[in-house]
Amino acid sequence: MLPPVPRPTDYGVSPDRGFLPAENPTQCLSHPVYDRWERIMNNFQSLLLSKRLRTVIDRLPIIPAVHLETEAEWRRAYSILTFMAHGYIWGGDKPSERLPPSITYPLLQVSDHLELPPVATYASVCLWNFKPIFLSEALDLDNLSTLTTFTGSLDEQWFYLVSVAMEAKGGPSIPIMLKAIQAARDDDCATVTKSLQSFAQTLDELGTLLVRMYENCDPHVFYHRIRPFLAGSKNMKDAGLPQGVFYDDGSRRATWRQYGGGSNAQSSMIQFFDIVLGVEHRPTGSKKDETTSESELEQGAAPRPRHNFIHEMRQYMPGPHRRFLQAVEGVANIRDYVENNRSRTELCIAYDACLAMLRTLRDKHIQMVSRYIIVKSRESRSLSRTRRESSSDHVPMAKGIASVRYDQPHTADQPQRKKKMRGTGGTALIPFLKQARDETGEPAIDDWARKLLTGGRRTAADAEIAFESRLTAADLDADEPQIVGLAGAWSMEDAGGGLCAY
Ligand code: HEM
Ligand SMILES: N[C@@H](CC(=O)c1ccccc1NC=O)C(=O)O
Repeated sequence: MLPPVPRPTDYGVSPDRGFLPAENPTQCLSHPVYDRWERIMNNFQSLLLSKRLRTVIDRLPIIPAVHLETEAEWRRAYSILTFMAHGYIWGGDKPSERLPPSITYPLLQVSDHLELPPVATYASVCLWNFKPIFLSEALDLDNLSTLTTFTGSLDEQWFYLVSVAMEAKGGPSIPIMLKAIQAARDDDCATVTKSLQSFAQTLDELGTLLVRMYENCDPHVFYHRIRPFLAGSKNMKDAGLPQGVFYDDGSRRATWRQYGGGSNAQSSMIQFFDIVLGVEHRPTGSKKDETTSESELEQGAAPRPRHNFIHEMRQYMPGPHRRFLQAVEGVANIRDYVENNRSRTELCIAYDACLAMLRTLRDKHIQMVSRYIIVKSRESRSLSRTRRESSSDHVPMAKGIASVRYDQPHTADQPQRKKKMRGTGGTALIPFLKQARDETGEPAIDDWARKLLTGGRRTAADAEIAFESRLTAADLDADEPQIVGLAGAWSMEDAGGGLCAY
């Protein structure tokens, strides 16, 4: 007996809006005890800018979650508490290593309820943080606004809203592809083909939406003003959180914790696309068909479980969404169906078109990461080098959040540790993203298409990154570049030694 094809509504997934809530996020918690939180949120950016947020939160009493009435309220509580937590941690001259009970206590309660980690996630800043401008109109990018931002900037709003609009646009492809799974079971080739054609079209439109990021989110504002607030507490030693954050809930169970920061890798939609098409992602650095390395086998070592970042990100998705992906994984059959029907040309072309569109989406994304992170990080590094060279004294840390340099191994007032270069700028991110991109093309049916889609071809993104990350003589002498993603939970060992930094 085959397991039933999952019903999205059983997992809090909307047939129209996908992983966005079926009802718009609530904009205010109804019970008067939460007025204090809401007042902080009403003044959030000015409290942060004037560096008063910590004092206000330190004076805040513990307000437990018992008065939250609806699921929408639990979601709002989670969203605002994670904004407050990150504002508290990153909104001072130095990051705070302790989160006080007024935040920790209710945050642990709501995180437990929603089966999410107590940290800012894609759910808290994107999925549950939007409102339509006109209620009667669709959730298009031009009809969306955010509920909360750290900076009050259009750039930050836009950064979140592009993702929201993408979720809304991609939502309807969920029931379409679930129907295709049923159709494949019934050997209804026409329906599978039609569904794949519609899905390819949607993936193409998602690519168009993704590049609208450039319209209103400036890379400088993103890198220096927005991104620092989204950082987590894992691998954050160099930013001033060597042990992570102490979640002080006022009890004896208070502990140090480490979590990855917010990332779109936490989007269930993109993972759904991979699953339904049969795209598989391996741990960064491992090749196709590779199980255990030869040298390991020679030494008789037991296979070492390797870190798979994309899978790990499921722990940062709301519980029901995580379970939905698991259920879809149990029934995904499209790849097998197409492989078993290679003579049906239209079906194969439609399937390969989906892979090509998803690959193109990832290619556009890599180009974006280059412009928003790699280039900006290089600029900062060469600036701090110039400053060091022009001064024999220590360079004081600049005041404010922009100086939180969590992608750099040294602060200006620390002594220089020279380490061997591990790769060009961006080695941590780019091999990971390129591998995910190339894996997207691997299932292609047509031999020629597979060659084209699995990395044999140099794309615009490849050329841009090669150009941006070329080494200069100064780089060889400089700090080791450690450009990592916010959610980046890599270590050299996890990465298989050498491919990935950090
Ligand atoms: C300025 C905009 C963006 C930047 C700088 C950026 C940066 C990154 C980085 C650094 C990663 C590596 C994982 C990590 O976070 O540690 C990542 C992963 C990812 N990002 Fe983005 N991202 C941006 C926007 C988006 C948007 C709008 C999407 C929507 C589709 C997206 C989708 C993904 C996905 C799916 C991954 C996981 C890797 C994969 O599946 O290929 N990103 N992003
Ligand atoms: N991974 C990105 C952050 C990122 O993409 C992100 C973080 C929180 C919420 C949404 C995100 N992506 C949005 O469009 C970074 O490392 O800067």
